Amino acid sequence: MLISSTSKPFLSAASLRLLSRTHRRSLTCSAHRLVAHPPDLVRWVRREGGSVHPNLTIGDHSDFGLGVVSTDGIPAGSELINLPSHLPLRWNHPVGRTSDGAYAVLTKLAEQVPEELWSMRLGLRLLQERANVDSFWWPYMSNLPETFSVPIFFSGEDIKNLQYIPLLHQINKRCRFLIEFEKQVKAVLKDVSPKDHPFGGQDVKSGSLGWAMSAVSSRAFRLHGKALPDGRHDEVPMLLPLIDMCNHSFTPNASIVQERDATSPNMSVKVVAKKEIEQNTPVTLNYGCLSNDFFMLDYGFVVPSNPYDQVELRYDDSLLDAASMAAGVSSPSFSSPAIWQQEILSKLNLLGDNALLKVTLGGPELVDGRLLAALRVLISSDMESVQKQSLDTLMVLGDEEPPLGATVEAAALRTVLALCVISLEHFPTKIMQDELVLKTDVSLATQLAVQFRMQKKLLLVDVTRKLSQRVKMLPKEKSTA
Ligand SMILES: C[S@@+](CC[C@H](N)C(=O)[O-])C[C@H]1O[C@@H](n2cnc3c(N)ncnc32)[C@H](O)[C@@H]1O
Repeated sequence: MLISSTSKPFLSAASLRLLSRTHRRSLTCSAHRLVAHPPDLVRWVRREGGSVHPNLTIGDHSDFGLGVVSTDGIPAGSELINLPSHLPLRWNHPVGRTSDGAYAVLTKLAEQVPEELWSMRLGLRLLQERANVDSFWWPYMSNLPETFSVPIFFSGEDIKNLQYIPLLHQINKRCRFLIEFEKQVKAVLKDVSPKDHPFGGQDVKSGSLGWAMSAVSSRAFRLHGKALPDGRHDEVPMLLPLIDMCNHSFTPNASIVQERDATSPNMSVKVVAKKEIEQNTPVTLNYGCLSNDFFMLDYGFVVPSNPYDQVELRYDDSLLDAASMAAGVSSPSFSSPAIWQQEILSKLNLLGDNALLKVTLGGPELVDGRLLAALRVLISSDMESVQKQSLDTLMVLGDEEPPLGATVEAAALRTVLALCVISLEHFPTKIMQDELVLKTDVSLATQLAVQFRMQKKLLLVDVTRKLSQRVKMLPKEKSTA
């Protein structure tokens, strides 16, 4: 490793497998910061022109790591934190002492990152600052966690412990990307002159790239950029010092307010109390109405009983045939739909060359609207009454009369119930076994993986319970299909 005198060395981690078996619950990864005794972040924000409410400090927030906590009561509507535009760390910020050459190299690297991994792009910028001993943001960066609990750092065993293929697929994709990107970065940097080297001459390994990508995915906020012709604004991801110490809640006591768009030199980002905050209360923000897949992949935690969590399924004729058979639904045309049924399936984008076959259970909808409409249509043999209904009506699981009558509804819901049972059976362990594992002394990664899969199963049980209630409420004599 080439370390120039003007750069801070990166983590020595050459491998992505950073979380070892010795990481126990009490040692949440956020307890360890980049340096042992980082500077006081609140003082730094104030010194650099930001403001922080006098009744706030950084403290422990139980299993969530560090958090912003009130030392005394704070009235609703109070401004808690205010960052002027030079404090956030973002891609297009004036690059300080770094030459334009380095910026051009960084841009070239960022162009090789797929759009969906935007966190790696800003991560490159973070690594650039991390390599610079004179970085304005060093007091901020030194307060960042040394490691993250996102699954790209899990052992192979713990990735398997997640027991959920869609997430495994995403993790593999990210790990493969990081390994490939390390090679691309090396190839680009090999001919770069020292003065244009964005990382002060240092090699960048996949472990450092993963650290930076995780720092951004778990802490960056997407703010409003310039106005687009359609009236919306483009999104500009930024790391917001101190604001990113606030933990997540779906019922937060604070929210972020942005004044002026990100192109304005007078932009500011504030955290404002939505309600009165009592003494010793963590200040929380809503990171978004996200499924546990996103919380796990980007943030490294799982929200218990998450109302936005879902289980993904593939819309598949043979799976539906198996489910309807298990549900005792007589002769639906899943594998051989009539032409009029095929037309509706195409409109639902469940049939055809570019069909989108991913459907979901759980979340606010309970049953994916497209799946529900398809089941209703395929179970009904009455073309006329189906064609009287709009697609939107067929897709809604409402409290009104079911659109195709109680008999079809009961058969459709029973088929979904059978899908829940089949999905539950696909998990190699039962909820009770997961609970037992969580009572033992296992690593943080194992705990997270087991919590994640257990929440998916609890979600399926919850959907089963709610759908069974709906079937029971349907008129009795018509509820057999
Ligand atoms: C934006 S940072 C918040 C500050 C962080 N706790 C720290 O110690 O630096 C987000 C990280 O905090 C933790 N976190 C935030 N909200 C959480 C929650 N509701 N449950 C569990 N962990 C949470 C996760 O580790 C997440 O990746």
